[in-house]
This record gives sequence, C-alpha cells and structure tokens, in this order.
Amino acid sequence: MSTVAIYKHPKIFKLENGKKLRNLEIAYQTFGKLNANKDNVVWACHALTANADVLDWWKGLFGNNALFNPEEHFIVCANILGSNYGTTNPLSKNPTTGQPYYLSFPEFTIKDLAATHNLLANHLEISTIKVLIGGSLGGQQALEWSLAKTQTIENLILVATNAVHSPWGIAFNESQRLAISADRTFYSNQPDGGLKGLKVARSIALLSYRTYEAYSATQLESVNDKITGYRAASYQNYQGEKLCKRFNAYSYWYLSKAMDSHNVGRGRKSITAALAEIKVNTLVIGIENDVLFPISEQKFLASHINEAQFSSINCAYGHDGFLIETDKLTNIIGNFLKESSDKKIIKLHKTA
Ligand SMILES: CC(=O)SCCNC(=O)CCNC(=O)[C@H](O)C(C)(C)COP(=O)(O)OP(=O)(O)OC[C@H]1O[C@@H](n2cnc3c(N)ncnc32)[C@H](O)[C@@H]1OP(=O)(O)O
Ligand SMILES: N[C@@H](CCO)C(=O)O
Repeated sequence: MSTVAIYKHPKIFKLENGKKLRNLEIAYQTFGKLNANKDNVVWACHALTANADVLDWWKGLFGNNALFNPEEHFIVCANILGSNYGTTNPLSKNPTTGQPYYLSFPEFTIKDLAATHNLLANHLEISTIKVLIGGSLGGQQALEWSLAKTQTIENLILVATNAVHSPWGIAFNESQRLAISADRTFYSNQPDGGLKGLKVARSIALLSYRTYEAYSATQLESVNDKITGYRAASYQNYQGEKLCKRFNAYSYWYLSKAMDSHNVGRGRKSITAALAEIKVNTLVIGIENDVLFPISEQKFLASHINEAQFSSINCAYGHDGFLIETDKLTNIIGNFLKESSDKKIIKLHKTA
C-alpha cells in the first residue's frame, strides 16, 4: 500500500511566464523500492484529471504482476501542478494573502509541469529513469521533460500525445472554458464555483475522448418509440456529474490552458529540431480512432525523434483507449523494452 507523500519545495518556483510560486508542494506516490544501482525507476506522468495513484488509474499496465510492478520497479507518479489531488493548485492558500488563489493562480505550461517533476526527482535522488511514460497530457509532460535533459532517461514511451497542441485541441479546450465561464458562480471564489460549467465542460470533452462507434455501441436505444429521454443524453449528464464529484472548475480551467501551451518548438529552433534533439530510446503509440490526438500526430513524433519506434492500437473507444487498452499496451511496450534490452546486451558483447 502506498500513501500520498508531499514534497515541500524550499525555494520559490519560477514559472516559464516569469511568475513565481511560493510554498510549492508536490503530492506523489511511490511503489516498490529504489534498488542499490538506482536504475529501476519507472516514472508515470498522468493526464488531465487523474492523480498520483497510477496503480489505480492505469491498472493492468501498472500493478502487482503487471509489466510495471512494484516487485521489480520503483514506480513514481506525481500529481501535477494545478491539479486538486494534493499538489499546489488554485484552491491552495496563497501565502501572500492567506486566501485560496482561485483565478489569481498563475498560468503555467507543460514545461512548468516537467520542471516540477525534475524537482521531485532531485528530492528523491533519482538521476536515471529507466522508463518515462505518459499518455495524452501525460505524454506532453514526458516529452518536455526528456527535452529538458535534467535526468538520464533510458526509455521514453509516448502514448496518444503530440508535439504541439493542435488548433482542434485548443478549440475543444476553449469551448470547455466557455462553458465554465458561462457559469457565473465561477467568479464567486468558492471551492464549488463553476461546477455547473464544469459538468458541461466534461460532457464536451467526452465527445473528443470517445467516438461515434463507441456511442453507438454503448448508448444505442433498444426501443424505437422514444421521443425524449435518450440514453446518450443521460450518459452525458452522468459523466459531467461524475467529474464534478472529484474535481473543481479552477483546476480544470488552468490545466486545460497548460495543455493549450504545449509546443516543443517554443524557445527552440523549431518543432522538428526539438524532436531531433531527443536521443532517448523512444516508443510512440497511437490510438487508431483517436479524434483528439489523431494518429498522424504520433506518426509525426515518431518520424522526427531519432530512431523512434511507432506502434498503433485499434480501439473503438477513441482517445481514452490509452487508459483502457492495458493488455495491448503491455504487449507493445513489453516487446519494445525486451528488444531494447536485447540490443543493449548485443552491443555490450561487441564492445567487450
Ligand atoms: C478518485 C478518482 O476517481 S481518481 C481518478 C479516476 N479517473 C482517472 O484517473 C482519469 C482517467 N480515467 C478516465 O477518464 C475514465 O475513468 C476512463 C476513460 C478510464 C473510463 O471511463 P468510464 O467513465 O469509467 O467509462 P465509460 O465511458 O464506459 O462510462 C461508464 C460509466 O457511465 C455510466 N453510464 C453508462 N451509460 C450511461 C447512461 N446512458 N446514463 C447514465 N450513466 C451511464 C456507467 O454506469 C458507468 O458508471 P460508473 O463510472 O459509475 O461505473
Ligand atoms: N480521460 C482523461 C483525459 C483524456 O486524456 C482524464 O480525465 O484524465
């Protein structure tokens, strides 16, 4: 059993936009033990609304007897900046005013999320990461962190993610923020401010996480005589309410802005030049029916990262398939890691 630990950063944390955060706290969980050589670290970066408990939200890929297991690996997952599962976020107390930040929280970027992972890795005395993995927003962090070159990353696994957030993705996020800001309680500075808007936002997001086929498979009416009260409508409501029970509108707002900011070309020569800088053994996985992060984005990553391998998963579910298709992920990632380790052994034999 792992519990959430908190790393309290003793210094001011400077964000990419120049703003400063005092009293940064990072909530994280670890599973397993760091071995004597400190070379068994598997670091998972979570997506938009998950938390540090990777054995819970990525079960099947992570867990006892899974590919990434605490018997063999030292698994680390940190709750990201801005999220409400323990890390500093808009509902945290601003040390200057003694009141929660709400909308005075500074905006942050994916680079900032990567920088917080680096702070935690330093605190845990981790300088080598055997496997760095993330899907969606988690993949964006993994990519930026590998570009920051603060740790030695041996294997980078990017799932259903991209090099730059697309106009389509930004448009989806903006429509969700419009829904939140249309709820006037968002400006009330209450922890439950904007919840009605958040419900709508999640229902919009669902349309990008699933597919036409997924809705047809799960929400088709069994009778033909209805003129109201459709299953698909009830599903949209249910999913919106489900998120409101465990998240807040402010975190959602800021995290969606961070996603919009993702662009590995910013501050570097170009997007392709940035990707060419990555010399890590990389596997890129795409979901064939992903409408939010279409597979062309993962093909682009794989074709510009040095010798990256590309693989795809057929999943009618769409984008969220990266959280669900854990057997397929286990198979693809397991083979990739085995091949990489075999190649390493052959290389060692040749040089011996
Ligand atoms: C504290 C925490 O919970 S931690 C965070 C957990 N979440 C995360 O980590 C974020 C990542 N995870 C996710 O985004 C999701 O959990 C996923 C993508 C993995 C799976 O999504 P789900 O919502 O579980 O699956 P799906 O889209 O099939 O919907 C099933 C749910 O909708 C309900 N549902 C299905 N059809 C309908 C309908 N017509 N009307 C009402 N409800 C419906 C089901 O009863 C089920 O409810 P439940 O979640 O209460 O069991
Ligand atoms: N379903 C994911 C977002 C899609 O990447 C989440 O709620 O974290």
